[in-house]
Amino acid sequence: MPWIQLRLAANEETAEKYSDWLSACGAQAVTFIDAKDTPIYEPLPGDEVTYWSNTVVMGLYDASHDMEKVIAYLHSIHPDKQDMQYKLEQLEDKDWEREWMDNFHPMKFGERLWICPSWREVPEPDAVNVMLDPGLAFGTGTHPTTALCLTWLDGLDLKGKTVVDFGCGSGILSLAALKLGAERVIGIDIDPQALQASKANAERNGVADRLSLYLPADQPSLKADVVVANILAGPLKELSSIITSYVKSGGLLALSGILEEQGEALSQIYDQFCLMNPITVQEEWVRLDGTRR
Ligand SMILES: C[S@@+](CC[C@H](N)C(=O)[O-])C[C@H]1O[C@@H](n2cnc3c(N)ncnc32)[C@H](O)[C@@H]1O
Repeated sequence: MPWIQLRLAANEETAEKYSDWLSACGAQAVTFIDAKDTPIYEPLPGDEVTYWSNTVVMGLYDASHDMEKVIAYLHSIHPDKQDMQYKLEQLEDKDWEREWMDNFHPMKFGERLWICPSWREVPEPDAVNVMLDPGLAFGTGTHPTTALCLTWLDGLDLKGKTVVDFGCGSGILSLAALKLGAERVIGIDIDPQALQASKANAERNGVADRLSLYLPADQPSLKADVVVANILAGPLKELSSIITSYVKSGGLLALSGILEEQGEALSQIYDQFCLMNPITVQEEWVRLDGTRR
């Protein structure tokens, strides 16, 4: 399959932030190069990385990805709006996925939950293990936005609960909820590839009979005990009344995909619908959560 690579000029201060932006816009992999073209592959969580003063952050997208939307979003948040230096290039197929797979290891979230690449050994067989192959969808657990939601889900008692996963991507949050005891999960995504990946992962984990998947146009009306939405701040703002309409009175809501500087304003919007808790921060990202009024 051909790929599109987006190269974005950065420096040691901005490299990590831009990498987060490219991941949040659906990059399958993000790498960094210096002027001498020496790559650093996406670091594992906790790894220290030193960036060069002239860094290029490169996001790899599949050829069908809507790059106009990505560029428009980057323009809207880039500090040098008029002078954002980027380049798009078409790449021939290479073993990109192999490189990415080598960097994906089992990760623990909260007290009980492990996300394990489906091709690796499970470190704790008695823990709550989600076996995952994200395929072309977003959601491995390596990104702070996903990690914030996984930790939140791990802290809930989900036994017998109905959960909505808005923007389900690889299905990672849906599967975590089901493995943590939820009775039923409804996953919604605008990207058909995400629904395919979620279905395949649900089958891999033996929970496909408890996961229903929908495109937004087909989404059912229902009231859930728990709703989690890891999409970007823009859609979370636009969709606030739709997303909160899924949460039953007294039910719980978590929102992610939000940069730290966007957290307070978005929390105020959701405060109309929910009693919001203090904001939780991880790296430059935040999670908002609360209880439906
Ligand atoms: C950041 S990923 C999150 C994936 C996964 N839930 C996770 O936590 O890693 C956001 C997902 O939301 C989907 N998405 C974006 N806008 C959406 C919308 N308006 N309605 C439903 N899904 C949306 C994207 O296609 C993408 O799969």
